Amino acid sequence: GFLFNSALNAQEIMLQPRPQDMKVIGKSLTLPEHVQLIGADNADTDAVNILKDLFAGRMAKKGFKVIIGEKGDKAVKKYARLVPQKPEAYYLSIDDKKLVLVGSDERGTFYGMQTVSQLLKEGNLPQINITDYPDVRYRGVVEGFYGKPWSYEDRVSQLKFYGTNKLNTYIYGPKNDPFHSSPNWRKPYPQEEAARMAELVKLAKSNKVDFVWAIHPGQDIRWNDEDRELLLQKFGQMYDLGIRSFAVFFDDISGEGTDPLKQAELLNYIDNQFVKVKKDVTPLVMCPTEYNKSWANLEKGYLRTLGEKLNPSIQIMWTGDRVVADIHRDGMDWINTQIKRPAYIWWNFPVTDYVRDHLLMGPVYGNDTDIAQTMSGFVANPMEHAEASKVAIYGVADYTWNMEKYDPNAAWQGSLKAIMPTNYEALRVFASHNSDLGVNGHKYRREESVIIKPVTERFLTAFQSESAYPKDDFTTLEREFKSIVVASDILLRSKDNDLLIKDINPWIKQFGLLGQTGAAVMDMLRDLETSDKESFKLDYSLVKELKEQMFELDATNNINPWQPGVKVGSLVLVPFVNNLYAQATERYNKQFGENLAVVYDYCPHTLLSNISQVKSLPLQLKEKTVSLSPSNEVIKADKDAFITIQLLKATKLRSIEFNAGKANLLQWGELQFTTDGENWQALACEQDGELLKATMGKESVKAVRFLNKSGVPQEFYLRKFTLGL
Ligand SMILES: CNC(=O)C[C@@H]1[C@H](O)[C@H](O)[C@@H](CO)N1CCCc1ccc(F)cc1
Repeated sequence: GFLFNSALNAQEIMLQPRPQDMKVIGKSLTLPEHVQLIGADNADTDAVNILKDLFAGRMAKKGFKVIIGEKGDKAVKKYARLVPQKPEAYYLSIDDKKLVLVGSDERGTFYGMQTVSQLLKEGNLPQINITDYPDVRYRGVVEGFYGKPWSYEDRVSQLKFYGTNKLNTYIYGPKNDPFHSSPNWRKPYPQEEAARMAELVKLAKSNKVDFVWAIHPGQDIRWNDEDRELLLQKFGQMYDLGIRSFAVFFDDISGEGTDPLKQAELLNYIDNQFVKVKKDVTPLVMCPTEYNKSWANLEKGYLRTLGEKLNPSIQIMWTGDRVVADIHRDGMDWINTQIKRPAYIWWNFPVTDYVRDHLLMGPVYGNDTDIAQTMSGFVANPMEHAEASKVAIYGVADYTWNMEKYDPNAAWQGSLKAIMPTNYEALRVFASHNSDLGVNGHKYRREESVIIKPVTERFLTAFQSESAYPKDDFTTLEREFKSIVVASDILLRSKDNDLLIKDINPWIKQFGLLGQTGAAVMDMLRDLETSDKESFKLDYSLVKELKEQMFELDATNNINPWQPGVKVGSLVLVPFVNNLYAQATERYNKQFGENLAVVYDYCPHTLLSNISQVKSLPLQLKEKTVSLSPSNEVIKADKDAFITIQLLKATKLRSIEFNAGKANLLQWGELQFTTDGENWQALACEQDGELLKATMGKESVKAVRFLNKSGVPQEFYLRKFTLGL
């Protein structure tokens, strides 16, 4: 696990990405008064612009020499042999006489200037020699998720972020853009959108980012000349907007479009008739239909066909062993053999279009660090929350530039500072507890609340076993909850990054409520210690109220048909607070002979019953069901005894199930429902064994009850009482 919260101060944070080779060669220099630029008129313009900003007001005819240029430029001839013979490499040397920066190409010089910007701290420059280059050729982001595409201003901020962090690739492929996917991939963008795209392409260029425009034709493409020409026309239109990098995605499609031979023919045609003809277009990228190992059908030979037929320069994307998976050496060896080229990784992290109620702001970890040579590219598929995705994107930038030296925690800390320079500590508290996905179909999980997790487990075990819990654990927990409240308040008012705070506002509010809830539960424990009944009841009510507020916030924000709502701290803190709340209430009831309802998860629905053994049982609210937690004691039900589940509001139900452990149940009892809370009607049921299943009507149901209508006492077990919402 990582020391997420270990406080690293500014000095310890090394350069990020970490250079391949760096040697400090003397004491730091204060920024020289006068700087003499040499080679600036031939050097890369974007790099020179950064240089002029950094040394603004210090330009002079004579002074500290700044020698800048690319290999082959006269001004840097003397140093050219020191630059690695690799794309995007640079040599940087700073001593008390001069600063020398030589790029193996324009990007190298530009990246060298990004490093100079990082080295310049409080007006000081270190005396240093750096030789540097990226491990992975294509590095960056694929905006390839389902859901609301990023906004124009999101993308502007992203492209600048990529320039600063030496990422050189942005693939535009939002699944829900109708002009990217079927059926309008054949149509040009409307004028306004086209103009926006052209501006982004310009901004990408000045940040040394390839803006790769992807097309997703597979769902309805016909393998004929017309569609082929329409696709080339669309690429031509995008070329006229300034696009010089292209991709064709065949993922998540069915039908004719999945034919690998047809796909390969089309891609080779595009490659030969468009990419190779235009001369200034980068190698074509494609995403296969079988884009992960778990979907590979070797008999059909889909991947082998692509590997054999596709022009060697065409890049083939790959998500790993599964749709959502970390990337390992053996998996790379396997796919590269299949496709006869190094795979171009599409990493499905931190994308959350299958866990939309969660934010993934923890460190980037889990990918092997000895596989740089096995891949041609590595791009991350992000969340629809662009700014929040920068945490992971920053990690990917470090990982792909210098893989062997990648440090997940250092990158994570660096990302928080980059995103919120002033309030990064508050962001760190928030991010450390918002990193896991929760239960999900891809079974992909992340660590969360790493530092406090062992404390919560140790504390709860101690509390349950009636032994005195360690005092310092109590303090640690209390402080953590308080720091969560403080962090939430600071973030809500922070001016560091308006886009971020606006976008994740509901999660920040929910986080603050969680902190308050946890603090109030700790107060309940203190009230038990001091036998302060009155305070306990107050704190108990406060927790109940806060849980209702959290439920309400979850129920009214981020509504969507897939995973609605706003979840925070779902792996460790929420379960801990719920369990401790229930345990403390039980302890209180025993200690004072009271019977406060023992509540685990807050549930807005109500249990009503005139059976004393039943009335204080908790209702469990899960994703789509409300159920009475089973009790295995024998229930004694007098005549007219009832158990009712009353919903917050009348709802159409998917199912109603009731099991009382008795096969002859319907001889004395009846399942009924009401739409208005007053008039009850019997439910038609079918019984298999002891389980009663009601056949559902069309009405919206306000409540369902089980009633002993035999007129005499009955005994039964409460095995199951569940409503499907
Ligand atoms: C490389 N391409 C992809 O990863 C395609 C898609 C989108 O990019 C999405 O963002 C990502 C993760 O949710 N993939 C999910 C795939 C879902 C899916 C799951 C089961 C299916 F049967 C079909 C699709």
